[in-house]
Amino acid sequence: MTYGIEFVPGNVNVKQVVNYCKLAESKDIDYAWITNHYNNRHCYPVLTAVAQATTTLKMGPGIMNSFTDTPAGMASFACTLNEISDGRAVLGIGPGDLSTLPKLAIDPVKPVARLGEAIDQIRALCSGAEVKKSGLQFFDYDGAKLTGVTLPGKKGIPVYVGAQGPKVLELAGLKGDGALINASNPKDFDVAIPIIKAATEKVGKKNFDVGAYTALSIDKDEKKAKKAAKIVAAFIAAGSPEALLQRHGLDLANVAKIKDALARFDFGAVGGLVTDKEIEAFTICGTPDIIRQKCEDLTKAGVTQIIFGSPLGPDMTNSIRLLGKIM
Ligand SMILES: C[C@H](OP(=O)(O)OC[C@@H](O)[C@@H](O)[C@@H](O)Cn1c2nc(=O)[nH]c(=O)c-2cc2ccc(O)cc21)C(=O)N[C@@H](CCC(=O)N[C@@H](CCC(=O)O)C(=O)O)C(=O)O
Repeated sequence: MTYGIEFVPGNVNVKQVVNYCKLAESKDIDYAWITNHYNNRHCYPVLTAVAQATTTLKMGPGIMNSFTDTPAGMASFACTLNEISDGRAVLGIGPGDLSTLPKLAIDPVKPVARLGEAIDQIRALCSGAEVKKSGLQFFDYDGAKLTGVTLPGKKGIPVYVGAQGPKVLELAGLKGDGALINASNPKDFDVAIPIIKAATEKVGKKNFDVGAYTALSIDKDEKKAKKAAKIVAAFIAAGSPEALLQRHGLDLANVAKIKDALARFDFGAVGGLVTDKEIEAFTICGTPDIIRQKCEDLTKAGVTQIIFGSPLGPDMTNSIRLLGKIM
C-alpha cells in the first residue's frame, strides 16, 4: 500500500502546504496531491515550492483538466516539475469540475472524449515526440514538440485519472497509470474496480494504481473527528447522484435538507442534519484505531494508494502526526 495526502491551496497558503508536505514526507507518506480549482491558489507554483522543499515525496496536481489547460501546457508543466523535483512528478488529470467550469464561460462539452485526447497528447509530448496534425476532435496539433526541458526517462511521467463515473473509470483503465477516485467507502470501490480491471485487461496493462481519494478526519477524540468531518460529508452528499446515495442507504429527504441548508450557507443547520451515515458513506473518520481499520477495509477492496484528503481532522499538523503512527 502507498499513501498520499491532498491539500487544497485555498484554505491553506503555500507556506503551510510546504510545511505540511515536509511533515508528511518525514512520516513516510509517498505522494502529495494538490487540488486545482480556478478560485484557489494555482497548483503549479504550489507544487514547485513543494518540490524544492522535499527530497523523496512524489507530487502532482490532483487534478488538472483539459478545459482550463491545454495538453501542451500540462505536458510542459509536468516535465518542468519533473526536472525541478529530480524525477518525482506525477500528473493527475480529470474531466474538470463541471459545476464550476461554466463560471469561466467554458461549456464542458464531451468531457470524456476530450480527456482521452488530452492524455494521448500529453504522453506523446512528454516522450519527446513531435505531435503532428492527427485530425483529432479537440487538440489537433501540427508539429508541437517540447524542447528546452529535460524530458522524463523511458517510463515518462505517471498519469493518474481523476474518475468517478463509469466512462471515466474505463478511460482511466485504458489510458492511465492510476486513478484518483473521490471515494472513501469500500462499497464504491466494489463498483469502480471491476470497471477499471476490465479496461486494463483490454489493453494488457499489468500495473495500475487504484487511488482512494478519501475525505479524512482523524483525532484521538472520535467526537472531535466527526465534528470536523461533517461539512465535507455534507458537500459530498449534496453533490452526489441519487444512485450513489441509495448505494449507501442514505435518507434522500435528509440529504435534500442538507443540500438546502448548504445553499443557504446555514452551516449550523448542516451540522445538525449530517448523521453518522453520511460520515460513514463519504469519509474515513475517527480515532487512529478506527482509521487503521478503514485503511485495511479499503486495502481488502483492492485500493493500492490511500490518499488522505481534506479536512484531515480538527488540527492538520496533529492529523499528519497521527497518520504517521498508523501507516
Ligand atoms: C464527466 C463526468 O465524469 P466523472 O468522473 O463523474 O467526473 C466527476 C469528477 O471526477 C470531476 O468533476 C473531477 O474533475 C473532480 N475532481 C476535481 N475537479 C477539479 O476541478 N479540481 C480538482 O482538483 C479535482 C480533484 C479531484 C480528485 C479526485 C477525483 O476523483 C475528482 C476530482 C461524468 O459525468 N462522467 C460520466 C460520463 C458522462 C458522459 O457521458 N459525458 C459526455 C459524453 C461522453 C464523452 O465525453 O465523450 C457528455 O456529457 O456528452 C461517466 O463517466 O460515465
